[in-house]
Amino acid sequence: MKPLIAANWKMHKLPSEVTAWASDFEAALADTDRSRFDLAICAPFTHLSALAAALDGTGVAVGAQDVSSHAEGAYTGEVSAAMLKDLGVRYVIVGHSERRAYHHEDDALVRGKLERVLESGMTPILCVGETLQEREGGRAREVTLGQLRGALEGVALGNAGGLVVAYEPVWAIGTGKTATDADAQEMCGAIRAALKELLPELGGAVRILYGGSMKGDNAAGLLAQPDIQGGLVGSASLDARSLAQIAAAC
Ligand SMILES: O=C[C@H](O)COP(=O)(O)O
Repeated sequence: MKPLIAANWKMHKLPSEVTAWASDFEAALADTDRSRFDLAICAPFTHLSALAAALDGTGVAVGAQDVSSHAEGAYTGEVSAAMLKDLGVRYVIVGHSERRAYHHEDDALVRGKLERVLESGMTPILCVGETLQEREGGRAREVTLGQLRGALEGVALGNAGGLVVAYEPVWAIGTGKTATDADAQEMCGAIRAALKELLPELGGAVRILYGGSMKGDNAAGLLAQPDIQGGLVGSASLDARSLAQIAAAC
């Protein structure tokens, strides 16, 4: 399975900075065999038009970080899946732990968002993962697989490429504490087994990403694990060279 390296810029950078970042990224990848991996940059809504223009013809996909669970209507401030699709967006992050924690997103809401993304023909990057307290309480699997089931049970998926799952242990996000290769594999292996149950035909072929302080110097070990097919990269993706270094580790 070809790995996917997806950047999540979160609420960083300005729209006017996108074009320079994209040209730095192209330069940083100049000596890398790009056929080994897929790339996506998930940016704030305000950046997406500029990003689509800057990445045009490069093969790097545009991604969004959120979407409305509603298809259309009187929902002030919301952005629909159809609007994103119209801008050329291919991937949409749903259920990121920062949205679950700071915007009270529960499994039902995440599921609604995921369904809207699928209906619009884009690929959701469904984020799941436990907090430190849940891990220390021995509940890492229960919580993570519960989020997976909450979002996916009964969802009809056309093909395996229509879904990406990102395992992001909350305690590793933005903290500099990366899960060990073995811990990350153990959880991604459990996710793989659950995906095969939930999606009998396709679960074996869905890409599972690891996210949480992934950097150039720890990416190779994580990406070598049998159930990890890429990374969802936050802080390190802000720097074009650092993201290129992670991609080169595929
Ligand atoms: O979506 C990305 C993750 O939250 C990881 O962020 P990070 O690489 O800054 O730890």
